[in-house]
Amino acid sequence: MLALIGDLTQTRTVPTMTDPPPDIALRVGALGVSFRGVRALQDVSFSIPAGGVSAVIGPNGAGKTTLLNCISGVVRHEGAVELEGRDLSRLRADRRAALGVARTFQTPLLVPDLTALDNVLLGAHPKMRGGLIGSMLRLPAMRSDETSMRARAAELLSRLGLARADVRPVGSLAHGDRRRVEVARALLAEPRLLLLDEPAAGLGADEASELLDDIEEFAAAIEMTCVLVEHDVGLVMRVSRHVVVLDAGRLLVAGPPAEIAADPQVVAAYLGDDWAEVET
Ligand SMILES: Nc1ncnc2c1ncn2[C@@H]1O[C@H](COP(=O)(O)OP(=O)(O)OP(=O)(O)O)[C@@H](O)[C@H]1O
Repeated sequence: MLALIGDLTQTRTVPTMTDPPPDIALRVGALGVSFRGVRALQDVSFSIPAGGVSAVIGPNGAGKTTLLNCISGVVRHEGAVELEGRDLSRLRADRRAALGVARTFQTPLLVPDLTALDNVLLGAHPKMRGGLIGSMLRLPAMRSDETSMRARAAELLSRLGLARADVRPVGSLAHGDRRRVEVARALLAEPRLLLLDEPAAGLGADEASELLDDIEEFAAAIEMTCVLVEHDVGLVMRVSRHVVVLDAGRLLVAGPPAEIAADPQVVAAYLGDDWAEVET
């Protein structure tokens, strides 16, 4: 096991083989990324408790999306990423996906000409026995996997409030529905860790709230941990177990929502005095 810096109490921990299994899903330690000399993340360490929804917040350009990119392996990074005790730091994005990391993007990345169901099925291959190639070759074992995946994809669509048999191309659906399709696709492989980049962006307040409630329910049902980046702080504080605050590429503070909302540094850097007046 890795010795990582930073846990829920912000203290240095060095786990040993005799430690009981921790109630921690994700640890990142000393994470760093530079883009052509610009330091997007610097020495970021924190832990996320297992199960339910946690969130990453911070001002524009704080490094939130870059953090999700590091955890999912989309960008190369310094430092450590550990999922449920397994070191992912040197693994590529596809290996991390196979080990249970799924994510959505700020702008939904869907195939516009395919139906919602077919887009969701694109999320199946980390879970299928023969992988994407086996699926394309339609090997017998893959056909039965595919039938059950198709049924599950349809069920996820209806659970998220979409018509399972909608034959329209996904590109013609409303923005909120496209977001739901992307979430359903990420959920199909039953990830251990689901990373959502601004899942409620562009949705009305009720729609956003409903979507996050659905995600919370799924997280509980399949014992998955969800980490979302979200600008709607009211929503974040309502659904999150744990909140990580970034500012200018560094960790400002991490902790339970009530602590974060009352933290003077967070109020000064991000929430503003109006928030403090409204919430306290
Ligand atoms: N591919 C890239 N190439 C160069 N610079 C990048 C790249 N990706 C991110 N950055 C820079 O890294 C910093 C962090 O960006 P990031 O998108 O992670 O912030 P963010 O907190 O998600 O912002 P927002 O809330 O506006 O989405 C910014 O200065 C950004 O310009």
